[in-house]
Amino acid sequence: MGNNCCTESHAPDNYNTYNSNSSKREKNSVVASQPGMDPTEIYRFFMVGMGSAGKSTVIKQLQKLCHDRPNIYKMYDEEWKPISHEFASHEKERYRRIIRRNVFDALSILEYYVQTWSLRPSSSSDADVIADMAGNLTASETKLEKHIMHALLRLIKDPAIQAALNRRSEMIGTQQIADGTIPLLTEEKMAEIFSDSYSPSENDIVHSRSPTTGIQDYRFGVRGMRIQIHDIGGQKVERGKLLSYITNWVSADRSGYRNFILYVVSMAEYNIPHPEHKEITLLDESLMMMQNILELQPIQNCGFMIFFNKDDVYREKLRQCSTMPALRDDTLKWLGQYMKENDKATLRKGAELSHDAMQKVIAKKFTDAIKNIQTKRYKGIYRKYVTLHSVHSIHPHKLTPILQSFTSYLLLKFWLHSPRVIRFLRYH
Ligand SMILES: Nc1nc2c(ncn2[C@@H]2O[C@H](COP(=O)(O)OP(=O)(O)OP(=O)(O)O)[C@@H](O)[C@H]2O)c(=O)[nH]1
Ligand SMILES: [Mg+2]
Repeated sequence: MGNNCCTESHAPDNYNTYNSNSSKREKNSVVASQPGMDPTEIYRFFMVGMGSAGKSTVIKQLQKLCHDRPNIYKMYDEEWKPISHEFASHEKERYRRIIRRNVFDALSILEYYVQTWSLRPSSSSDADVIADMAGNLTASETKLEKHIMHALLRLIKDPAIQAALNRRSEMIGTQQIADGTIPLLTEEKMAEIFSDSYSPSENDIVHSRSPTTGIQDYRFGVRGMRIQIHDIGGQKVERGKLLSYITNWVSADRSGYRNFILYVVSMAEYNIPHPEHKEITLLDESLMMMQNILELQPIQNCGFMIFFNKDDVYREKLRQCSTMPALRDDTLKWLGQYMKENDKATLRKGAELSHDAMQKVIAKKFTDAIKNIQTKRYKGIYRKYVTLHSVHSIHPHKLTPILQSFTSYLLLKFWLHSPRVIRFLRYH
């Protein structure tokens, strides 16, 4: 493919665009190709899914691995020359603003639920201070006045805010806290984030949330394999561009490319009602989007992989079912038809569910939908449904049948050759 066939660098969050911004990043002094890297073969992924599914997080986790294990993971520019994994100071500065904004947004949402659910008897002056600040954050991004800092730290300890936080599985629509922001909402972490000297760690950057615009091109080397990932923005406004992105991406195919559509699904959305169509959930919408992609003629020669993401949030929701009857009813309502009778009985009793069985429930929902796809495929869909949890524990021998298809062979190679690639998919 031409290196920049479908790369757009106009994106506001083009801090992610290592290709187009590679000149801004400090180049690694080592420019030679990695030993063992086959210069003709590139594993190419078109990564797509609904907004907030966790696509860019996959990229950030890979970048973190490049930082933590530079002997195994490398980052490359558009000419496949190694580039530094370190974030330049202007990028750190940008992430600092994003992370602070994430925390402010989360506090505003929590305060909204405190009011909506009448969790606080009277209005809090700390909340008022924060509300004033939220609209004026730009001015205070670098330095926060002491009284605001104290108000922030008092607010996060406020029992009403904590009560709202504990009920986050009931939050819906635009009033939801980004999953990655939750670990930042502690007094200690917030004191760090809003201190003058705060410089985001790689971990903080992985957790930060900034929706992707357009299509971003990343290149990695993992144990000598070349991996190119195009990360596509999944917000509603972005999805209109999908067809043209996919068509361009496919038409840029050339000899030596191994092409995959990597479809990322957030399992956490299994019970979140669609904001416009209350009769379906966001997971249903994701499933429909996947079906639409699978019907597209241009991708019928690409391998198709599905990553079920946000397993930790899914697990936590299922755990909460034992104490939250409404969540229990929701789970039965949205997943009941895919659950075994004994699991439904377990859920109704409020007893603990087998997480493994519940992962299969989501996988079944998607398998059933795939069975209805009419368009003829020339490459397999990767049917060994992968949850970020279980992939790690798949025994190589269990994958033997997967060798039957070319796509699966590539997957097997991808995973067995570089098992740590799988580890990055776990969220921590
Ligand atoms: N708890 C948890 N949070 C996750 C996981 N994966 C991603 N997140 C968080 O979910 C939020 C959204 O993740 P992104 O990677 O920005 O989502 P995206 O799919 O790139 O979204 P768009 O760019 O809007 O298409 C961020 O706050 C992430 O930190 C996960 O497995 N578990
Ligand atoms: Mg993104």
